[in-house]
Amino acid sequence: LSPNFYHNVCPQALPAIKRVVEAAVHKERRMGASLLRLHFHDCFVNGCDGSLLLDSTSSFETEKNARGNLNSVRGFEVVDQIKAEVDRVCGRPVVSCADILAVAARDSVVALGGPIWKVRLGRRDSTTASRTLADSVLPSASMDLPALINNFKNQGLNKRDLVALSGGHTIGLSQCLIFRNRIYNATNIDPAFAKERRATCPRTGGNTNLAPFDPTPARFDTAYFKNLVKERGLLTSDQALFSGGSTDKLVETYSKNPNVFWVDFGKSMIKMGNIKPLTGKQGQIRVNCRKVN
Ligand code: HEM
Ligand SMILES: [Ca+2]
Repeated sequence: LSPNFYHNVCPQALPAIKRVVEAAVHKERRMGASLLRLHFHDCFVNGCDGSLLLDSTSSFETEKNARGNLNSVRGFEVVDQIKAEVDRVCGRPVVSCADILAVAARDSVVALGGPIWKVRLGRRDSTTASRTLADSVLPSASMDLPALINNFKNQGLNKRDLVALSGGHTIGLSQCLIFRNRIYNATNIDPAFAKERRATCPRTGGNTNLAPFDPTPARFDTAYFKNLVKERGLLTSDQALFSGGSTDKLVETYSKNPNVFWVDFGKSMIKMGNIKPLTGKQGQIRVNCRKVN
């Protein structure tokens, strides 16, 4: 992978992606969060190969139906828009859907005030997808610290990557059914925060009611980490990063030093973006991100 991969074949590609992302984020700030998450959920399932974007066929079931994705991941229409615009400016399909996700994730973070990094490019698109693999490798909100560390380790990512990348939760929202157990049963939670969240997430019903991960869900900042230090993490997996374990110190460091978080987040995004890419003659450049050519 290389940052200049499309310089000669289509120099207009990256500016085109940025334009569509900016328009989408301007229209709905949450879309920036949703696009960041798509790249993550693509990369963790057999590498960053656009597998997440494929719809079901007779030979495989879509990853969109996996436990961590169903009724949860969003933004596929924006990816289609980006793809159409990029193919229009390039004159033909030369940019992979996997690369579109990587660049859209970066541009989303930048659009919400976060750090910028040089995205490595040249990923190609898969010709298959796996709902069952997605079920088994995507981390879940109920994981404790050892489980999270192990989950990231299986992707070649270390503890520092885990904490930095979890900082992605500085933007976006989660549904009541995901954080209900924590706000009613956890002991490592600020009681005032639990009470606040219970108001939008009753014991029964309201499953799809939304709450922000931190008080500034449309700004990429360090509020997520400041919140963890105050036991105001929304998910069990968020608070696990600051709950008396080996990552407490790093959470505190990020909470006080935006620049350290900025630099680490960019580095870890590049590392995550390098997971098992298809390159050279492997895979294909899809004409439609939802379908194999
Ligand atoms: C560490 C393990 C992680 C777990 C257990 C986890 C889990 C979740 C869950 C359960 C949601 C809310 C889903 C819903 O309510 O429908 C979510 C949302 C989100 N996640 Fe993660 N996540 C993790 C890591 C990451 C990483 C590494 C990133 C990106 C770098 C990320 C970015 C996001 C974003 C931006 C949202 C909000 C999406 C939106 O509002 O549309 N997450 N995550
Ligand atoms: Ca994938």
